[in-house]
This record gives sequence, structure tokens and C-alpha cells, in this order.
Amino acid sequence: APGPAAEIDALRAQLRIWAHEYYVNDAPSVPDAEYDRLYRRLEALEAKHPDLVTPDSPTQRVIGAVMAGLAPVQHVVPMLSIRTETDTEASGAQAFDARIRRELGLDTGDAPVEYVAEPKFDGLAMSLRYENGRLVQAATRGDGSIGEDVTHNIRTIRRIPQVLPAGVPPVLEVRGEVYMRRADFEALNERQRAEGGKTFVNPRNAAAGAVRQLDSSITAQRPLSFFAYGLGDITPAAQGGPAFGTHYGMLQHLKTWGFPVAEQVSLAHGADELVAFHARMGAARDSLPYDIDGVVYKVNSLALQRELGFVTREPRWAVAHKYPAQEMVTR
Ligand SMILES: NC(=O)n1nc(-c2ccco2)nc1N
Repeated sequence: APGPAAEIDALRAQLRIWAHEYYVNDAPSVPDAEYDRLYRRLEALEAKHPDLVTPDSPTQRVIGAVMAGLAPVQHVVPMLSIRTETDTEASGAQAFDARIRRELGLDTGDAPVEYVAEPKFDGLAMSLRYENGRLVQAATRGDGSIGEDVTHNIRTIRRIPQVLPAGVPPVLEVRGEVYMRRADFEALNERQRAEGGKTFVNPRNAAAGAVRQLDSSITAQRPLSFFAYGLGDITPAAQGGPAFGTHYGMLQHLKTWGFPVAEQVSLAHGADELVAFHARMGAARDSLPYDIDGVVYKVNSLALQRELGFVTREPRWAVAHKYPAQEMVTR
């Protein structure tokens, strides 16, 4: 019979596959009872062999870790803040496209610029560092250069993979948004009211409060979600990883590596398709299960992104196009 270590590894691998099906694809292939059976077997083996417990074991997502404080983290690549297009109307998309075309020296007769259009999730930016395919550190944006180490709390988020498939670059930094779905937010406030705890004004505040807890067993009770939308270092090819040519292609890789990527993310050719996306997402906004405060347009070609570069810390190749603030809905 295989030793405990081999059985533990096999159980973890199987539980990770089932967790990805359940939490990321919303398509479990086995009933919960089957998942629970293997989970309990893993717990029993880890209890008998505590020396084999690793922080990224599926059992460790709910085990509390209490930190004395949140350690500072220096971002290797500064976490970009994204400029905001002030015009909340469709013309904002046209203004962005006109600026990009001007900066690229394109004439009216030239082909449209290819963009990626994304929902702008109203949560908090997060940087996830993986080494040899394992989550080793998660940090908030902070001031863009120095963030806070919240690894212990991020390990409780089931939509964030702890172990990546073989073939990922040895060092990978994934950027994305931690957010709370509206239904989870309403349920949390209900629980808080029932228990005399404090309630939250909106899902973004609830998510930020959950992520910055010192005790991760509290975070584990706050249902958090995640969407990946970028990489810290857009040149993983330097480490023998796949050479991405485009932002869209990079997002597809993130999906195959197990990261949730919003299904609304779309290619957009020229201003007209940006305007159409802005209108489509604006119309869909109230029916989404999470809050968005706008959409984001990014130049798709990574070579053009590099050519356009940054204005101080803000990329010239991207802009956030916000909607008018939503009238306060009595929650
Ligand atoms: N908040 C949000 O949804 N974001 N933020 C970016 C971003 C920030 C810097 C580069 O890209 N992209 C998306 N979808």
C-alpha cells in the first residue's frame, strides 16, 4: 500500500480538481458527499502525520491563522492604478481610442486598434505570487509599491487556486480583484445583525474588511470571490513560460491555469465596439451578481502596450470608463 505521503498527495490532487469544478466552473462532477468523504480521509491522515501538513493543503483553507500584524510587501512590479476616463458617456470610449491612435501615430485610414474590454469589479486589487506553481504570497495594492501581506486570508478563498498545473513559469505574479458577491454581502449583513456584529455599507467595504483580518478563521466565514485580470510581470516568457502576444491570450492562459476570468471579457475593435461594450455592460449592471463601477479598456497587443508605456505609474494603454455613481439603494 502506498505510504501516507503518497496517499495524502493523491487526495489533495483529487480534492483540488473537484474544488475547481465546484468553485470556479460551478460544475461539480461528484456529489458533495464524495468530496467530503475524501476531505475527511485527508484530515484523518494529516492528524496522524502532522509533519506532512502543508499550508496549501485543502484542509488549511479553513484553519485559523492569527497574525500579530500585516507585514509590508514590496511589489516587484508596481501595482498600476488605472486612469479614469472622466466622461461617463459613450464619447469617453471614443476619446480613449482617439488618444491611443494619436499616440500610435495611426491615421483615419488605418485599421482599428484591437482592445480588450472588461468589467471593472468594485472590490480590492490583489497580487498573488506563485513559485513553482504554489501560492507563496498574496499582497494588497497599498500605495502601489508597498502593500500588505494577506496570504493567510487569501488561502481561505476557494476561487483562488493554491497549486497551479505543471508548465506554469517558475515565478508567476497574478493580479486581480477580490470582491464579494451581492447575495453573499446581504447574507453576511443579516448574520452580522443577528449576532450584533457590525454591518457593512457595501460589498467592497465588506471584502476589504475580510481581507485585512488578522485572524483568517474570521475571513473564512466571509464569502469572498476573485477574478484575475492581469499579470504583475507581463514577460513570463523570460522564464521559459509561454510567450503571450496579447492581453486576451494571457487571460486565456490564466483560465487554463485555474483562475476565474470574467466571462464578459471581450475583444473590441476600434471605438464603436468599445461604445457597444460600455452600453451592454451598463444595461447588464444591475443584473450582475457583483458590483461593477465601470468598464476597463486595454490595448490588446502587449508589444503596443510596451510601446505606449506608462505615465508615471499609470499605463497609457488602459483606461477605466466609469458609470455615474449608483443612487444609494436602501440595503
Ligand atoms: N478593477 C478591475 O476590474 N480591473 N482593474 C484592472 C487593471 C488595473 C490595472 C491594470 O488593469 N483591470 C480590471 N478589470
